[in-house]
Amino acid sequence: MTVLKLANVHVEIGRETLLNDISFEMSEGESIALIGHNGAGKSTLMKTIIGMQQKKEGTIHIHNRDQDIDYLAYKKLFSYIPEEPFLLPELTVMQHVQLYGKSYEMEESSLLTRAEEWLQLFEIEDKMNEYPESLSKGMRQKVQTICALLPDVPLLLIDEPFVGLDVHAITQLEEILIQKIRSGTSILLTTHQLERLDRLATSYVMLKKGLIIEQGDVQQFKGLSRRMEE
Ligand SMILES: Nc1ncnc2c1ncn2[C@@H]1O[C@H](COP(=O)(O)OP(=O)(O)OP(=O)(O)O)[C@@H](O)[C@H]1O
Repeated sequence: MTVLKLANVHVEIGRETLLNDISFEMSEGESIALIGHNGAGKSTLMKTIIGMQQKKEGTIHIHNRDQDIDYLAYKKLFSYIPEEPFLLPELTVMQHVQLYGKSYEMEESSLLTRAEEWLQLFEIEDKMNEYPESLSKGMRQKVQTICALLPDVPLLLIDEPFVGLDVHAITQLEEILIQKIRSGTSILLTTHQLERLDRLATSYVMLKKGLIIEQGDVQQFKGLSRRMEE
């Protein structure tokens, strides 16, 4: 089943073309790594999929819901972890969890059980009643990550999943993501950490100056990069 489908997506800001004719599809349980140099357009593509960046042309569907026509239903089908944590200063960690749970219509008891388990796993269970200003950047990233992982959505979008996290949190997050993929979640992530590709991604899409210049399965990519190093 196709989970995400982008067709001829074109994004401009001012006179600059940031994404040019981007088309690809993702199926259930597939994990795609978006790779490319700084400024290639990876975050712009993420922001366009979540609807934060307007596109000039093209269509994006999640489970056949058109982003332009049925945004409310579309929005419930994905969750997003941004590169920089974005938390509301007036809400505590637990209130963020509850806000996320409500917005995805999660049942209260399963939400709390899961949140407590992951707050412990990420070693921030003692921060439940703290406000973002009293958390370190890495802790804020952990809260953002936990919130986005709470709902069982078909598509998870993650901009640089491991940046800012400690080694223990990286291992925990990797395990959670692998479990999610096994249970059928599709994951689109951006990364510069190519050494982590084969554990987490099945395929890759390489961007350069807003264009897809190469795509394929990760094993093929690993072979290519080894040959280039030789
Ligand atoms: N709000 C904006 N206004 C104008 N140009 C922008 C804006 N946001 C991004 N850009 C430009 O779009 C291009 C792609 O940026 P983007 O952040 O998508 O790259 P990236 O592949 O995620 O890079 P990185 O690996 O550094 O995170 C860059 O040339 C950047 O300067």
